[in-house]
Amino acid sequence: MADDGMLMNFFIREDLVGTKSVFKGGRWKDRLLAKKSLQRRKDKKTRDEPLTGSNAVPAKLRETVSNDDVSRPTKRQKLDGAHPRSNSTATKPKEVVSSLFTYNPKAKPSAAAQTQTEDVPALEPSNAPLPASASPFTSLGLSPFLSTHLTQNLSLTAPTAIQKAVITQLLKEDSDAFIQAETGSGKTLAYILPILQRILALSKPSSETPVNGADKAGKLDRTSGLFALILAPTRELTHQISAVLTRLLRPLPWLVAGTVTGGATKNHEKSRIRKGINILVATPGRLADHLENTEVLDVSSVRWLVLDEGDRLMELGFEEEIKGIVKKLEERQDKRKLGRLNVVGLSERRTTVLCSATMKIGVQKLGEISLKDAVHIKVDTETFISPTTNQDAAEQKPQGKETAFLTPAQLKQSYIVVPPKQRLVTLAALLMRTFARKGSVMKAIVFLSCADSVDFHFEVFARKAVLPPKETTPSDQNSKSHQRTRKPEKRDTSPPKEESATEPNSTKRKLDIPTISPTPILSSPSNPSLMIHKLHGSLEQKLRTATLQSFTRSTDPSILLCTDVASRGLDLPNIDLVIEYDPPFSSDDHLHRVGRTARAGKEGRACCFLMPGPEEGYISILRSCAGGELGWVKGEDAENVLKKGFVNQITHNTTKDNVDVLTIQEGKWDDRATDWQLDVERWVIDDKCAGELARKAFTSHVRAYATHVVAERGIFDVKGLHLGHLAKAFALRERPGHMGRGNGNANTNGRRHRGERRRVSEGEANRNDGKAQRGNDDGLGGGGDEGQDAARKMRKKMREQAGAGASEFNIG
Ligand SMILES: Nc1ncnc2c1ncn2[C@@H]1O[C@H](COP(=O)(O)OP(=O)(O)OP(=O)(O)O)[C@@H](O)[C@H]1O
Repeated sequence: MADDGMLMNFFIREDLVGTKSVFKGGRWKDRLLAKKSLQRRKDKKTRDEPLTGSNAVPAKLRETVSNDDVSRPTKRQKLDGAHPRSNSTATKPKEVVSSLFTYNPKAKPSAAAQTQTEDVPALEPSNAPLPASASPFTSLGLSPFLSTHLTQNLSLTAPTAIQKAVITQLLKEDSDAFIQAETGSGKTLAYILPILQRILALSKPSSETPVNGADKAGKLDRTSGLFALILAPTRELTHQISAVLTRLLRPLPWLVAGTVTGGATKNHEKSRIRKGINILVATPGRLADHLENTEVLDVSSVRWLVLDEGDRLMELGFEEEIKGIVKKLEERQDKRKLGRLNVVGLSERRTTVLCSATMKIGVQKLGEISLKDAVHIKVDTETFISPTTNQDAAEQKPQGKETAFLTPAQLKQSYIVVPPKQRLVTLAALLMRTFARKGSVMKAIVFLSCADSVDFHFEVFARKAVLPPKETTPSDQNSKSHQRTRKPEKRDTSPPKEESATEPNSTKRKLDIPTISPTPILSSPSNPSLMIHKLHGSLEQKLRTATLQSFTRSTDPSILLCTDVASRGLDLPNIDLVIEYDPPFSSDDHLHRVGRTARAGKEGRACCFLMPGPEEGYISILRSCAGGELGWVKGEDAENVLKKGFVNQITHNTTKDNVDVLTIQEGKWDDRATDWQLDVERWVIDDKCAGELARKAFTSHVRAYATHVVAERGIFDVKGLHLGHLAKAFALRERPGHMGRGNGNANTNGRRHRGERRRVSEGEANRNDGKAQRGNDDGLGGGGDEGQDAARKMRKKMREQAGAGASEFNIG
């Protein structure tokens, strides 16, 4: 770690003045400086004996420090608890606080050169619906009933390119499918619609036809059997898929969809299964559990199995569960073949659909486990040609070249190179600037590396700042109200009641939930009701659900601070901006994070924070994820962001009569940024809980930093972190002691830590370590020679697909 020679938190205890002192530890320069300082104070004590004391020394200490080392830029002295510009006669120990604006590493000129300010228009959307006239839903083979429902009730005018391709294929043949498409392109409807249409085509045998109304004659009901299973990696995603199903099934009340997920009450799930479910959405761990222990769960009529977010399912170590599920489906379906089916039109073969953004080894393995005769369906976005001319793009594509999964073409991405000390103020400035005007931005997501960091930043932004006035007067200096930071408000920590769909989205209700708060510190007079939410995997499931619901339904401008638990698959409406405050752990994570905006043809912006040095190497990865030269990736000037963010410092206070008062203070932007930072630092010092939160966040963040994928560890090298500077981003004046940086062991420690983070975040039990069992055909579907042969061919094809980039594979 580089050392910039800064004297951080260095102070000399009053009781040492006049005694013989031995200085140990640190650098020789610092020891010498401390010795000299002590000597001068001894001399002064002798000279001004009557004046000496705690009141006299602090006023001179700043001079002493700055005169001692003339080459060092002037630092602002922190007189513990008081504003640095005040002449307060504090009696507490004195310390020199590292300035936000000195000794900062600079961004490379190459990164600065890429900073462009002109607002170049973004490209044509790559995930938008196709023109309605050219491709109505009916042209895909969907029934007039479903097409009308989509257009009239769900306001969907036409399918997206991937929907067109998938629906046509799945309605045409019973073959398995591997769907690969960019974020926000409508994959959920792409696989649900054909399944639904097929289920609607089924009927009861005439002898079983109910006589309760001619319109229902022959139609299935919830007791007719479970026909489709959809597996998703997270509980949030299962609930989201279930919500899509509920909307689709509204005019079809005789069909029922349900969910089983970790964290929910098993008995409750069992009783719903007993009543009958036709389409079940599940997390793999909980489904495997039910298959083992819930006798009423009959999967003999399951004819569609969907594995959504396949890459994530494998990353989370669900391989064993999925193998077990596939095996049980095979066994129970085979047994049932011998018996009598109570449904007419049910195919003998099960169709499996695998959705994944990437074609990684894990996905290949998942394909080997689950797919038999698969068609690879994807839409070419390589050349960023709008869907109307996608045909041209396909024709222009060089033969044999694999298309990478890219960010949506219309997404405007930026990066900002910020020195570690300025990270927190720059984030605050960016959010203040973003939400300065009401209506300009509705919702933003900020991604952080770990749950502890989310908790800390949530408290930072949820508190009310008590900043010192611009010009301190003697009365101000004596006024405690300017020197004491208010403690974070106590929130009710009791678990929230589940919100019903019809419940009004009142602010009062939001405040009952400890993960939601107003953020006065980021609000502005023109946008006073800004709300902040937090989400991570260590929260109770009820809280996660309630938070997400509140953020989704909020009509107030809102910010969501979260870990990667919210990066995959979640479809949160009106997200205008995604901020990757902590860079993603892999480029795949980046694609998914920024994919929360710019969905279904809508506009969106994303901004990635990087630190000067090796991290600037990530700019080229951002560019390649955006499609190289054609992508919209710009650099933002960090100083500009600070200037704009701190152009008007807002103070938010509550009077005795409980009236909120916003005051605009004028002054220099760098002073305001410094005041803002010092205010947070004072809070962290004064409030024990806040201090603990900050230290935990810092330590967890550094550990998480060591878990970037191997390929990117040269860019995100934990050994190169300047921990002293980084501490300031957590409002700490020095790095917490006794923390391993994990060098040498960092990667393994870090890996384990990340694994833990993931397990907790998904809350699923019985996860295996994901050991590969290549060449073992167990659970590959079918068993026997035929099954093994199909699996072998599947493997071969998928490897070819990953390597050479054929656009389609079929195994006969
Ligand atoms: N044909 C359509 N026309 C307009 N909007 C659509 C259409 N199909 C889906 N959408 C909307 O697009 C959004 C994204 O859909 P969905 O969540 O299925 O995308 P996805 O491809 O699964 O994204 P991700 O890869 O991030 O999981 C949803 O809000 C959905 O309602």
